[in-house]
Amino acid sequence: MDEPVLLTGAGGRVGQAVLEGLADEYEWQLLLHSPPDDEPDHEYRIGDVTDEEAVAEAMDGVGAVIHLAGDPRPSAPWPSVLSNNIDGTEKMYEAAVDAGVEKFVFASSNHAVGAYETDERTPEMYRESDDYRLDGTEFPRPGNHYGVSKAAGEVLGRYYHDEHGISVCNVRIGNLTRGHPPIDYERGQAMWLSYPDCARIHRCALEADYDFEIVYGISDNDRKYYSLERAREALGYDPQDNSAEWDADEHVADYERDV
Ligand SMILES: NC(=O)C1=CN([C@@H]2O[C@H](COP(=O)(O)OP(=O)(O)OC[C@H]3O[C@@H](n4cnc5c(N)ncnc54)[C@H](O)[C@@H]3O)[C@@H](O)[C@H]2O)C=CC1
Ligand SMILES: O=C1O[C@H](COP(=O)(O)O)[C@@H](O)[C@H](O)[C@H]1O
Repeated sequence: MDEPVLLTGAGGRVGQAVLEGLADEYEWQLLLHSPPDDEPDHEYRIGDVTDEEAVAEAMDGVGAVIHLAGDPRPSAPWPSVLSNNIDGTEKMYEAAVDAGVEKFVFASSNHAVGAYETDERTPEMYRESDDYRLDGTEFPRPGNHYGVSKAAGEVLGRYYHDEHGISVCNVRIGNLTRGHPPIDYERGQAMWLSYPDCARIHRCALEADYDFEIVYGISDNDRKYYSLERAREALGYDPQDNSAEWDADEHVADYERDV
C-alpha cells in the first residue's frame, strides 16, 4: 500500500494493537474522536465519523481505510449504535467511494453472530473437543443491538462493493486482550485475538487482493468455534498465538516477538 492508510478509532484498543504492530509499515492518517493527551507519532485529525465534512477531509489522498471507530459495547443502546456504528459507517463508505479509496477494512464483531451460541450449543462449543464452527458464510445472527449494528456495517460493505467496486474486508473480531487471553472466561478464550495477531490480520487485510470478504479475527486457539480457513485463504493470515498456550502460572507464550 503506497498511499496513506486512514485509521478511525485510532485511540482505542484495536487501534493501539494495529499501530503497535504496524506503525512503521504504513503512512498513517489517524482519525481521533477527541484531542489526545500525548502527541501521536502519526498525522492525525480530530473528528466524528458521523460528520460528513470531517470524514471527507480525512479521506483526502488515502488509499485504504481501517474503520474501527464506533461504540464497542455489547450493551450499547440503540441510539448510540444507530449513530456511531451504522450512520458513521455509511458516512465512511460514502466518503471512501467519493475519494476513490481502493480498500475498506471494517471492524465487525463476534456479536454479529452471537445468537448462534444457543443454550443447546453452549458451553460445549467453547471447548477444544467440540467441532462446531462458524465460517463466515452463515447469515448474521446478532444477540443484541450492537451486533445488529455490526451486521449492518457488513451489509453496507456489500452494497458499496457491489455498487461502487470498493474492496471490502469485514473482520469479525473476537475478544482482543493485551498480553494474555481472558482469565476464567471460556468463551473469550475460544475467540481470543492477541495484540500481535490483531496487527497481523490487519496487515493481511491491507495487503491481500479481494473483492468482498467476511473473515473471523481470532488467534489460532485450540478451542475455537470460528473457522480461520477463509482468513487464511483469502488474506494469507497466519496467526501465531493460541489461548491454550498461555498458562497463568507459566506465561509460556512469548508476547515480545515481532509481528
Ligand atoms: N475490542 C474488541 O475485542 C472488539 C472490538 N470490535 C470493534 O472494534 C472497534 C474498536 O473497538 P475497541 O478498540 O475495542 O473500542 P474502543 O472504545 O477502545 O475504541 C473505539 C474508538 O472509537 C472512537 N469513536 C467512537 N465513536 C466515534 C465517532 N462517532 N466518531 C469518531 N470516533 C469514534 C472512540 O473515541 C474510541 O477511541 C469497534 O468498532 C468495535 O465494535 C469488535 C469485536 C471485538
Ligand atoms: O465486539 C466486541 O466483542 C468483545 C467480546 O465480547 P464479550 O461479550 O465476550 O465481552 C467485547 O469485549 C468488545 O468490547 C466488543 O466490542
